[in-house]
Amino acid sequence: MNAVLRSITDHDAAPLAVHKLTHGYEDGLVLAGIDLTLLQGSVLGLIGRNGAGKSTLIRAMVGLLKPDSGEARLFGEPALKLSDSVKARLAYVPQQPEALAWLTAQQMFDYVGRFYPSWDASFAKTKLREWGILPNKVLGKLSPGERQRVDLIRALASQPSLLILDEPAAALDPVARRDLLREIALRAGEAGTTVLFSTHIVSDLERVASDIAFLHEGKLLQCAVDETKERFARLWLPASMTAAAPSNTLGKTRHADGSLSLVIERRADGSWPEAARLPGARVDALGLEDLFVEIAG
Ligand SMILES: Nc1ncnc2c1ncn2[C@@H]1O[C@H](COP(=O)(O)OP(=O)(O)OP(=O)(O)O)[C@@H](O)[C@H]1O
Repeated sequence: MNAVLRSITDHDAAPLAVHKLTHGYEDGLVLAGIDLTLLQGSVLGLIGRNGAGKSTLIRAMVGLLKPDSGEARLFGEPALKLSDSVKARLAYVPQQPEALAWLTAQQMFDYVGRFYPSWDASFAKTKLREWGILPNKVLGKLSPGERQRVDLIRALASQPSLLILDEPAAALDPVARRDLLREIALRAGEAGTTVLFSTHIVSDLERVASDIAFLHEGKLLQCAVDETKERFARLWLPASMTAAAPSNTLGKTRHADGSLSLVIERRADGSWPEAARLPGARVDALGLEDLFVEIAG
């Protein structure tokens, strides 16, 4: 996995830079030294199985969780000590928003809008209507999905430079989801907004993300979406050849007949590892979803 981890360079003012971030709970380590840099205008889709640590990583990125070691920096500032000007450039939507539950959506927008210099009140109003939220209903009485929609609208209306969304798709029906993805692509393309969103829906990544990050067993594998199909493949080796399988590979599966499937990565010169040329070996293309299943399955 090391070979595909993008090395951290000194992007001090990158919208988001995470360096050797480690965190655990009483049941063990969840993040084991995560490195990640997001450049302006990139859209990164973060995927990982339930409990892989996506929300933990995101909370550390936005300064809501103090990691055991390492740090996240936003626009060059430590996530745990953001200035008001950087806070105004950041929008974060948690999986289960709870703040300001006693206000209505409209009251919440009127209140928070004052903190954002580029607040787009007409966008907020239009989206509330399009996404079927009553502006005068108290937030605490909305369903979890409706509540997250309000927060997504709040985040988009603030016209952030960095937008971080924790599983936004969970709250949206397919029409609203497509609408959100369109907004994300538009803002990244036209306004240079940098976006990070976690999801379980691989097709959403394929639609808008420029980069993908797999979180698995505390480590992050980050790569460009359009590179992945070229860069990775599934190698199948017959039982008689498995002894020659490369040891340092992603996602290895032993089949009942003794044959072996494993994910291989192209070497620096573009060729597949030697094992791909063993007698009886077969190399199959891998889509993003297959790659995720092979690595995390
Ligand atoms: N406050 C906490 N105290 C103890 N353990 C926690 C806490 N928060 C998360 N965990 C554990 O850390 C692990 C990672 O949780 P996290 O919510 O970050 O995963 P996730 O990838 O976002 O999961 P999901 O896809 O299900 O939302 C899980 O095993 C979870 O039980």
